[in-house]
Amino acid sequence: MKKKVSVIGAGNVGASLAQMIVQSAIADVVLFDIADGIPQGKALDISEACPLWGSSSSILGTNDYSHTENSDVIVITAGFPRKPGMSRDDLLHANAKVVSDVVENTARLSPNAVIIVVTNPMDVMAQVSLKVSGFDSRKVIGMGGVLDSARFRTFVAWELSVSPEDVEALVLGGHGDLMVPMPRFTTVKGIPITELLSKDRIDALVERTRHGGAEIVSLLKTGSAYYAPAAATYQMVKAILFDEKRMLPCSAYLDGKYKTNGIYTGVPVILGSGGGEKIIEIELNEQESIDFEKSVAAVKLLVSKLNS
Ligand SMILES: NC(=O)c1ccc[n+]([C@@H]2O[C@H](COP(=O)([O-])OP(=O)(O)OC[C@H]3O[C@@H](n4cnc5c(N)ncnc54)[C@H](O)[C@@H]3O)[C@@H](O)[C@H]2O)c1
Ligand SMILES: O=C(O)C[C@H](O)C(=O)O
Repeated sequence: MKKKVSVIGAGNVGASLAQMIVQSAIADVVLFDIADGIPQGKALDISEACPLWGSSSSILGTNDYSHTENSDVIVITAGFPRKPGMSRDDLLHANAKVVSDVVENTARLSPNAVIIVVTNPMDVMAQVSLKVSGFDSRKVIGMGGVLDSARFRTFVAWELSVSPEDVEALVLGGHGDLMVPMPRFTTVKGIPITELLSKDRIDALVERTRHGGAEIVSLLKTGSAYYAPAAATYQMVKAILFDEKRMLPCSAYLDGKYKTNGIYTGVPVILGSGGGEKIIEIELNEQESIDFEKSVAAVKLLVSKLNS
C-alpha cells in the first residue's frame, strides 16, 4: 500500500504539490479544500493525466476531512496569499484562523502524521499548528528555507553561468524580509561563493533572495509564487516518506538551540520519517548572529501580536 499525503488547500501551491506527488507516484494524495468542486475538479484532472505519466498513484479531491484519516504527511497550504504591497505578516490574523481550523480537523484523525506548514506567515503558522495539534514538535515543521535557498542557488548560478544543481546554499532565520542568507555556507561544487564573487555582487544576490517572494508577487499581481514553493515542499515530503535523512533548512521549534527558546525559525534540520528528527547547530559569526537574532525577534513579535 502506498503512503498517504493529505494536501490541505487546493489552490496554487496545494494543487501544484499534489500534481508533483502523483506524477512521481511517491504516495496517494487526498486534496482537501473548503471550496466546493475545486479539489474534486483538480483531482479528476490530475487522475486523467496518470495514464500519460505512467503513474499508479491515486488522488481524491474532497471537502470532507474524514477522507484525510491516517495520513502519513499533512501539508497545510490553506489560506490567503499576499497581493502586491502586502507583507507576509499582513496575513497573520486571517491565516491563523484558517490554520487553527485545519489543524483541529486533521490532527485528531492522523495522530501519527508529520505536519508540514506552508501557509504564511509560515513560522508563526507552524507555532499555531504545534499548539493546536498537541504533537511532538519534531512532527510539525515549516517550509521556507528550502525555497529561499533554491532562490539563492538560482541567482548564484545565473551570476556565475553554472548549472544551478552545482550550487548549494543555506538560508536561515524566519521566512520573512529578515531571513538570513549565508554566503559563507553557499558553495559551487564545494567552493564558497566568497572565493568566486565580490562582496558587492554577493550583497546584491542576498538582497534579491530576501525579496524573492515579493519580486514574484509584484509580477503576478494576483497572488504569490507556487511552482518553486511546491517543488520545495515536495522535497520535504519525499524526505519524510522515504526516511531520507536529508539535511534541509526548515522552520523548526527551537528549545535552547541557537540561543533561542520557544519559537519556530529556519535552521538546518535532518528530515526523516520522524519529521524534523534533529536540529543541526552551527557556530554563527558576529554579523550572522546579529542578523539571526533580528529575524527571530521579528517572528517573536508576530507571535505576541497573535496572542495579544
Ligand atoms: N512558506 C512558503 O514558502 C510559501 C510559499 C508560497 C505560498 N505560501 C503561502 O501558502 C498559502 C497558499 O498560497 P496559494 O498561492 O496556494 O493560495 P491560493 O489562494 O491559490 O490557495 C489557497 C487555498 O486555500 C483554500 N482555503 C481557504 N481557507 C481554507 C480553509 N479554512 N480550509 C481549507 N482550505 C481553505 C482556498 O479555498 C484556496 O483554494 C498562502 O498563505 C501563501 O502565502 C507560503
Ligand atoms: O512571498 C510570498 O508571499 C509567498 C512565499 O512566502 C514566497 O516566498 O514566495
